[in-house]
Amino acid sequence: MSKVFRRVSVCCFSASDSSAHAGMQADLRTLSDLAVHGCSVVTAITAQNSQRLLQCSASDQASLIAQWQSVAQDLKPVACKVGLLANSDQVKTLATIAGQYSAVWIADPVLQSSTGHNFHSPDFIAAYKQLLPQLDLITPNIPEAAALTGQPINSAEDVICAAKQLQRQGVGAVLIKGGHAIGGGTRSQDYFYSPDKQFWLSSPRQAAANNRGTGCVMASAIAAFISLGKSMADAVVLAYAYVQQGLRAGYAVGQGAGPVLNGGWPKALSDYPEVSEQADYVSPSPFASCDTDSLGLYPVIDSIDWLKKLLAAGVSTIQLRIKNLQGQALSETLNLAIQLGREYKARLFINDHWQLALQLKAYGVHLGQEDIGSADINALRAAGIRLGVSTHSEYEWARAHALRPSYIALGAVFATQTKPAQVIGLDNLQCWAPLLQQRYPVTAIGGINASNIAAVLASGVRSVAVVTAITQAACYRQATQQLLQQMAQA
Ligand SMILES: Cc1ncc(COP(=O)(O)OP(=O)(O)O)c(N)n1
Ligand SMILES: Cc1nc(C(=O)O)sc1CCOP(=O)(O)O
Ligand SMILES: [Mg+2]
Repeated sequence: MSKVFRRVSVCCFSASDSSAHAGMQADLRTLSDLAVHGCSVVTAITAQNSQRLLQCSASDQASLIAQWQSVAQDLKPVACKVGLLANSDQVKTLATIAGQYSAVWIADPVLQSSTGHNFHSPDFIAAYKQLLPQLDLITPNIPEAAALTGQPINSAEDVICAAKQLQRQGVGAVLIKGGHAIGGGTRSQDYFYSPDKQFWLSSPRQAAANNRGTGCVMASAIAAFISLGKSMADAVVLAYAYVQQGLRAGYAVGQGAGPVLNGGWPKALSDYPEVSEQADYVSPSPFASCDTDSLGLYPVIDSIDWLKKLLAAGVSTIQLRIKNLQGQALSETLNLAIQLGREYKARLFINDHWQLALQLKAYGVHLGQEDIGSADINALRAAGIRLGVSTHSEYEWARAHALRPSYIALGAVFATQTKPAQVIGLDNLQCWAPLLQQRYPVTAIGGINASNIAAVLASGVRSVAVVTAITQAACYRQATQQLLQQMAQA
């Protein structure tokens, strides 16, 4: 029997662009490129090319509704992407449809085409406010955010205010694109705002000649990544990289600017954004290096006793993860550990306790996502201490990447009994490890032991962090030697 392949579908409400640089054609191309089935509700037929928009004929309401009903009943899209709506009646119809159909609704509010046509009128903006409460995400550029909020946007603070204002009007999350327009900066900067996460996405600005359709491609790519199971923040990070990759390889086809390329799942780390809570983020100098791309077997242990045993067994990268000591007992333990690490010339990372690590001049610290928000990262960097960061998603490793750490940890690869942890699986490890290893040593962690380490190493990671595979083994020495051997043979 032949295998049945299924794809999820995303419905695009957008206008046909006869040049196929933007609009429905760019939306469907993006979805297909990312292995998602795109279906369509054509809101208008535009006659345009790379230089000008000549005509825009709106679909009538009956056609809009019939197109939608035909795809909704059968294809059951999991996400809907709204692009150009041709008039305020269409906006009101969309508000009704979105209110009745449960999916992830993402709108890129096209108020002006890049060839100069203006769709923005007071009644259109008023109608758009009815659509806002039905949207999970809106992705305006700065002029569109200013038009929708009625407020000028001239600074990073204005961008944040506009995002908050749109969110107060009922949108789930807001992505304001094009922060480089503020003060003519050299970095491309977008701002993401949701009730639980707020961050800037930035990268060096590309002077791309062929940049048509970026808004359509960005919103469609977000819809695609969400329909493939990514969270909103991860989808935004991936879509940003997808557009940067597309801008780098955009091509000319007519007399004017050509479209961005649809180049598949983004694979170059340099296309991914640096994610930061700081509006004035600039790439910092890197943390001190671990002097190797391969951290090897990396036991994570919780006592001096274990530290002594494993250093003696030949382990050269190790982490002290102490959760149950405080005050003098903690500082004495860390001090002793740091001395032992020096004696054995080991790479000893201290988990969590960054102030003591700084004070005691540790080789390195390992921090989680919560810790990197509160630790004095600049002081650690300036002291020459190495930094490792835990990550479990695209958003988290893009946030770690912004700090230029000494290594990045990816986990939990498998379910673990050691602590509650998000499981990423081998698929994500296989995708992320080669990407992050373009710049950082990477270690995999979570549920790894002698029986599954081969599959982990097949992802290309050159380091594996373990707790119970050693600490709960019948014979820790044998378990350590076996893991060291398996790593050496990979
Ligand atoms: C190598 C390595 N990777 C991940 C972690 C987890 O660190 P963190 O997120 O800080 O959680 P706790 O270990 O503090 O529970 C780690 N320790 N080591
Ligand atoms: C400490 C830790 N951090 C993880 C993460 O995903 O960040 S998983 C984990 C526990 C690893 O223990 P074991 O090897 O026993 O599964
Ligand atoms: Mg920690």
